[in-house]
Amino acid sequence: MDQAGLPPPLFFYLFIFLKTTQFLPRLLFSLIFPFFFLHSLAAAAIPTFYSRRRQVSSPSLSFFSSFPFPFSASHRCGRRKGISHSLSVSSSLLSLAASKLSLFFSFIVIFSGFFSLDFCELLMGTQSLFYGLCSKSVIPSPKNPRNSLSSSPPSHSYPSCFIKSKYRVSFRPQCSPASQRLRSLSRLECKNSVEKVSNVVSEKEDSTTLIKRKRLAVFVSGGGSNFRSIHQACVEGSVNGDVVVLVSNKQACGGAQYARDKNIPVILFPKTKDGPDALSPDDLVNVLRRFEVDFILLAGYLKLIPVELIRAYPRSIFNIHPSLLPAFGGKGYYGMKVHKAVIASGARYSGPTIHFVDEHYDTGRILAQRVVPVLANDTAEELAARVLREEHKLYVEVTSALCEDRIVWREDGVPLIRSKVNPKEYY
Ligand SMILES: Nc1nc2c(c(=O)[nH]1)N[C@@H](CN(C=O)c1ccc(C(=O)N[C@@H](CCC(=O)O)C(=O)O)cc1)CN2
Ligand SMILES: NCC(=O)N[C@@H]1O[C@H](COP(=O)([O-])[O-])[C@@H](O)[C@H]1O
Repeated sequence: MDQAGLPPPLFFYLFIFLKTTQFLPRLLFSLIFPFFFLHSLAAAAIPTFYSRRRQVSSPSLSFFSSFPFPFSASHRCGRRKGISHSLSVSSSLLSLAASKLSLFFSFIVIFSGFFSLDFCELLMGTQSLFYGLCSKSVIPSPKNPRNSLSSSPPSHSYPSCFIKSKYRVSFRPQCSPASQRLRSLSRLECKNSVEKVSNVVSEKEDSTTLIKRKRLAVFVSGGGSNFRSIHQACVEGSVNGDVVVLVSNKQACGGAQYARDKNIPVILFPKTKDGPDALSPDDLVNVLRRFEVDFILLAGYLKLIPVELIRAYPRSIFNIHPSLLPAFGGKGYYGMKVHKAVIASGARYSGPTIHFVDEHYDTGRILAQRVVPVLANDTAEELAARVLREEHKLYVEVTSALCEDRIVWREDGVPLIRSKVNPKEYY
């Protein structure tokens, strides 16, 4: 005990420790602590009183300044006035701060004792209040680990942007604006708060339903069996798209007739002398824009696509050709002409090619191919039928990938399809 007959502040802080660690029964603590509370009140008030009246240290001030400030002992020497005076002034200021602090703690403890609040909860509450006033972000509460900052959105739920493979691949998404927006939104959300990201993450986990359903225009000139296969796949749901308009250069062809039966609008293109009401290239672009077409699929269309349309729909026009391009393609190679040329060449294999359309016949980037055998005694019609069966399957598979944003570009400009079954695989 010091001359003021009071326990040193260490005892006081030990009490605080015991209280906050809950080793002391709340009731006992509430009985003993008012004593400390009054003492701290006195310790805080007396120095102010004395310092105004006599500029001397009061008993409680010496109590606070006797510990833990050893250098305040110098005030007893009385010989080195100058140094000891400044030291005792600084130690009395410090002890004054200590007494205010103990007053604050004792108030907190009393308050928590009477309102049976946990001291830690009180501090936590103060902390949350403090944080809440200072920032918008959600404070992860230990009681609700779901919001813990460690959770991060799963990367696999998005079209992978860069594919690690022996090729260096970059991703230039055919993503619909919606899924791109979603991706950028999620990056934005990560900066603001965990909770919002978790909401977006749950939406992204089901991202296939969130990918915008694509709107398709199909171009035909003949029977339209590839068009029918694609339309049926859209109706059955295996393709995330709809055929919203059919374009043909032959008003009465099989494909145009099927479209009318399915209430799909039919547009004539290009203008010809016996088809004056057909559209011009610019009119065709405007009409397809009005239908909000995303992709154009040529399926047995026998006219050259104008450059106006190619520029209006970059990397969005596809064609199916009945040979393994670049073999047996270009001007003059269409329909049975192709299969006759293949058989005449002695080629052992043939098959359909799906490629991007550029300004010339059959020179665009190859996207997909399937191989079928050419049998020794095949007729052109037998080979055509074998190839056509593969065409129907391949065009539906490629259109499905297209409508699910699964077309990516290798850095050397070769387009690839990301597997639906294993997103880490490309073909
Ligand atoms: N800009 C493009 N337009 C078209 C392409 C293309 O790759 N780029 N592909 C064709 C489809 N096709 C092969 O897949 C093709 C069709 C027609 C011809 C052709 O020689 N046509 C004749 C005329 C035929 C007729 O009018 O009956 C010709 O132009 O002399 C070659 C290849 C669709 N358009
Ligand atoms: N060069 C273009 C060309 O020859 N296209 C071919 O026309 C046929 C149309 O059949 P479909 O009308 O029954 O789909 C398909 O075999 C297609 O590959």
